[in-house]
Amino acid sequence: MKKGVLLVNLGSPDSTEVKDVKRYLDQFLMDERVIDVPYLVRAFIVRGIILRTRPKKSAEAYKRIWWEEGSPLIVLTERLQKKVQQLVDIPVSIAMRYGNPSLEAGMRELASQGVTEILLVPLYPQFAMATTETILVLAEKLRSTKFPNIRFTEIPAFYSHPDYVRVLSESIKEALQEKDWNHILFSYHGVPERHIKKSDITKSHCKIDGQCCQSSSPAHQYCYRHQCYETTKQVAEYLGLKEGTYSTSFQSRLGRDPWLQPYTDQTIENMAHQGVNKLAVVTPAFVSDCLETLEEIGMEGKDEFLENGGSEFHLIPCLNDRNDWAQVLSRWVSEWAAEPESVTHV
Ligand SMILES: C=CC1=C(C)c2cc3[nH]c(cc4nc(cc5[nH]c(cc1n2)c(C)c5CCC(=O)O)C(CCC(=O)O)=C4C)c(C)c3C=C
Ligand SMILES: [Fe+2]
Repeated sequence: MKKGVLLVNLGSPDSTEVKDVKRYLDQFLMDERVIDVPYLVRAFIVRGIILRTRPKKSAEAYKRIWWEEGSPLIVLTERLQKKVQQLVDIPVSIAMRYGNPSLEAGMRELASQGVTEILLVPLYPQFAMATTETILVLAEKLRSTKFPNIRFTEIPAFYSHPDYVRVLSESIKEALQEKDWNHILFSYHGVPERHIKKSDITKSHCKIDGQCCQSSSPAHQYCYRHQCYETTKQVAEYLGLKEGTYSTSFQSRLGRDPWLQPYTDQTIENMAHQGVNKLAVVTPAFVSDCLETLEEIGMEGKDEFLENGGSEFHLIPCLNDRNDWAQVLSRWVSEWAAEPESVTHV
């Protein structure tokens, strides 16, 4: 049995052309774990409403952050893969849940090297139905239909793993070393509130009332909100941040339904009004910088903050291809590779 690793990220359009952005958004938003309504309703919302106007707007936003080599998210995932590959003895490939390289292409690349046991690493610290779960479901579907000889082990959400907390905390410390700041905002990608309730395995714990995420529950294994707050808490402890000098918010909402709150855009504006004049923002739901960090926070969020009276705004880079992050991933991989049986570890 030969082992290999598949690092899986969200994905990006093939280019900033409107047609490519439209194709990507269609694949993304037609996923039943992203817009979780019956197919015909989803097709009406996505193809009848969102895709009529959003691709043009999103393409403009992608143009503002695109690199010569391509999408930052994909380029950074490739760079991370190269570093991890140098540190481990088994093949490491990457794949994207939407767009290219596809999950199928990533699995095929490993299979062509004789790999029959794959460690799936969804590059999301916190579990969500719209991210980790959709990767696992598609990977299993591909396995059963196209790669019947392959076995999977999945790396669990690592939102509170001491190695992850350490590298994230060190990255924040480093980014703010020479900077003046008086508040750190931990901004996580949002999800609709109903996603949290759907993922509640106890069917009764999640009330999204400010209390449930703090009390202990088996529901937390799949609770994105709990896991986000836990990441903030552990990083704050590691860095010795004082109460009141940091907070948590949720960005990038889509549509009219309630999403996790407080919303990042409103929080940034309020902070500027309330006299937080030097704001640092870290985005721990993303391990690679992307549209949502570089454009939504680094450009739109920054403008909003400065226009409303803030004086300094610092966007803390994601872990990207930091050496310490590549080392942590390679250690998790090596520990798994040394196991005789496929065992879920981290
Ligand atoms: C933690 C990671 C993410 C969660 C959770 C998530 C949920 C989620 N996203 C949308 C809709 C959009 N997201 C878009 C971009 C985008 N989302 C993530 C990550 C998570 N999404 C990333 C990394 C990116 C950037 C990709 C890149 O190429 O850089 C977009 C597209 C951009 C845009 O038009 O604004 C949409 C749309 C929903 C509906 C959702 C949960 C239900
Ligand atoms: Fe998203």
